[in-house]
Amino acid sequence: MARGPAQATDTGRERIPRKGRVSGVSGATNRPESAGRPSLTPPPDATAPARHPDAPAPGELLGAHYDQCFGCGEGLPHGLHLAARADEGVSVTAEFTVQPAHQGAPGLAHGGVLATALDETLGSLNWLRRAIAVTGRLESDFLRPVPVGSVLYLSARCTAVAGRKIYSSAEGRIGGPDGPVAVRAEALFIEVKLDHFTQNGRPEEIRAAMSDPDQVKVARAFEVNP
Ligand SMILES: CCCCCCCCCCCCCCCC(=O)SCCNC(=O)CCNC(=O)[C@H](O)C(C)(C)COP(=O)(O)OP(=O)(O)OC[C@H]1O[C@@H](n2cnc3c(N)ncnc32)[C@H](O)[C@@H]1OP(=O)(O)O
Repeated sequence: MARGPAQATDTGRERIPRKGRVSGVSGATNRPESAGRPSLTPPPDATAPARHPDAPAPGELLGAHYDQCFGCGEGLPHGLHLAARADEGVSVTAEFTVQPAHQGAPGLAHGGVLATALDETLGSLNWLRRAIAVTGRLESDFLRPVPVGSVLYLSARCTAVAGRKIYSSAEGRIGGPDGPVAVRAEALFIEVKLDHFTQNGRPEEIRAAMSDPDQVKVARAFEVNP
């Protein structure tokens, strides 16, 4: 049977051929899915990250980028409510209190939730550079169990930039900001244009986000890459 480039699957979804995926839509990468995973080590031509002149001052709260964000949004009862604070250079700190809704094993935080906390903290670094970026790769290590009720003290720093690729790392400590490291991660974020969201996101939420009366959030979405 002849097969076209895109085939219907039994779920009714379109299956994109593995090789040579082509798309005019931002967010659907042209890299074949079979491509090797690029290194999390910056290439030799990478440069040091530069803080944007209008970035929040060290110590200032960054605020949520979207109130329905599971990581930082204030509108989700079971979200992480992670509040990141600017630090020196291109680095941030954040705190996250593990709630009963975040359990994996009884009394312990779910590893995926901890990875989300790392991802969100790493993502907030991009605001200090005024770049819109999404997580391309996140590699996490879980070193100690994190009990419900504990505060995870997170810190993250951007280490290098190479074109659209942003390299960063983060760690989360328990028992205090100088306590033992419980989780850590290395990440590669990829800079994207606003159309990554407007063309791929569900229209209802995109419309709602665009008409958000909180001008700061809207400005944050648009006043990037000036
Ligand atoms: C109204 C609306 C307002 C919205 C206001 C938004 C505000 C700001 C919200 C931020 C929100 C944050 C929230 C927390 C962080 C998330 O959770 S983000 C959500 C999770 N991440 C995703 O959904 C990303 C899904 N992936 C994709 O969309 C696409 O694969 C990507 C990442 C955009 C890349 O696709 P692409 O643009 O076609 O890029 P591509 O040319 O393939 O690659 C560019 C370079 O990056 C490298 N690369 C790409 N992907 C990878 C990878 N996975 N691993 C390693 N290297 C990679 C390539 O090797 C290439 O390197 P070079 O050849 O240049 O050396």
